[in-house]
Amino acid sequence: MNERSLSGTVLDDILAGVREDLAARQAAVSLEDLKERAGRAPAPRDAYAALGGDKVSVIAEVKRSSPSKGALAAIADPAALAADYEEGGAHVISVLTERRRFGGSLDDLAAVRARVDIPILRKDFIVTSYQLWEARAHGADLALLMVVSLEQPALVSLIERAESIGLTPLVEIHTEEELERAVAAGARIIGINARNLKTLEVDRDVFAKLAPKIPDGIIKIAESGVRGPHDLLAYARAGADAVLVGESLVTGKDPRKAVEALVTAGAHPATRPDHGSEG
Ligand SMILES: O=P(O)(O)OC[C@@H](O)[C@@H](O)c1c[nH]c2ccccc12
Repeated sequence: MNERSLSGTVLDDILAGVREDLAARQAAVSLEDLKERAGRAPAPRDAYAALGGDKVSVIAEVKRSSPSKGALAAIADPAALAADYEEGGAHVISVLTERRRFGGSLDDLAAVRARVDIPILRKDFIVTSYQLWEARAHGADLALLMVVSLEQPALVSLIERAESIGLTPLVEIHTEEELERAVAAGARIIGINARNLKTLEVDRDVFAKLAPKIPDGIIKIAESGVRGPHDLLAYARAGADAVLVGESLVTGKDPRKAVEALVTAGAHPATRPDHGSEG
C-alpha cells in the first residue's frame, strides 16, 4: 500500500473512491496495453520551457466539480474550453481526470491534448505507476503527485517513474513537512496548494509562508483560490513562477478573456520579486 492512512478526512473519501475506480480500470486494461499505447502517444511537450522565463505563467484548469462546491460548470466540450484558454495565452492546461468528486475523465485529457499545442497536466490523485502510464497513454505531459497521499518511498519512485516515461512531475504540498519531503524526493516543480485537502479550507497565506523555504532553481506554483489578476499579483510578489487556476475560470462569463487578464498581469516584470519595488 502506497497511501498514508488518514482516517476520516475528505481526502480519505476521495482516495477510497479513486482506488475503486482504479481497480476497475486495471481489470479492464492491462499495464502491457497501456505501455503499448503510451509508446504510440505523441512526444511529451516541454513543461519547463512553458513555465520558465521572467513571466508568471498561467496554468488554466478544466474543472467541472469540486468536493467543496459540487457542480461548478457543465463543460460539454472540454477541448473547446481548453482552446479558449490557449487563445487567452495560457501556458499549460490542467485537466482534472478524477471522476467521482471532480467529474473528470481520461477521455477529457485525450480530447484536450488533441486540440491544443501547449503542455497538459493530468490532475488526479496518483498513487501508482499505472496511473502515470495512463497519463502518458492519454497524452499528458505533466502529472500531479500529492505528497499528502504518498509515503516517502512511493513519492520518490513515482517521481522517478514519471520522469523515465517522459512526464514532468508537479509535486504538490500544503505544509512545511510536505515541502521538506518534496525537496528530499528530488522535486523540480513544487505546487503549494492553498487548499487543505483534509478540510477543504483555502488559506492564500500558505504560499507566502512556504515559498521562501523552497530552494532556488525549483519552479514554484501557487495553486487554488486565484479569483483574478489581483491574486496572481499577490502570489507573484510572494515568489510564484506560475499560478494554477480553476474555479474562477470555469464559473466566469468569458474564460478566454479571464485567462488573458491573468496572462497580461503575469507578463509585467514589475510583478516579480526580483524587479518590483517590494524587492
Ligand atoms: O479551483 P481553484 O480554487 O482555482 O483551484 C484549482 C486547483 O488548484 C485545484 O483544483 C487543485 C489543486 N490541487 C488539487 C489536487 C486535487 C484536485 C484539485 C486540486
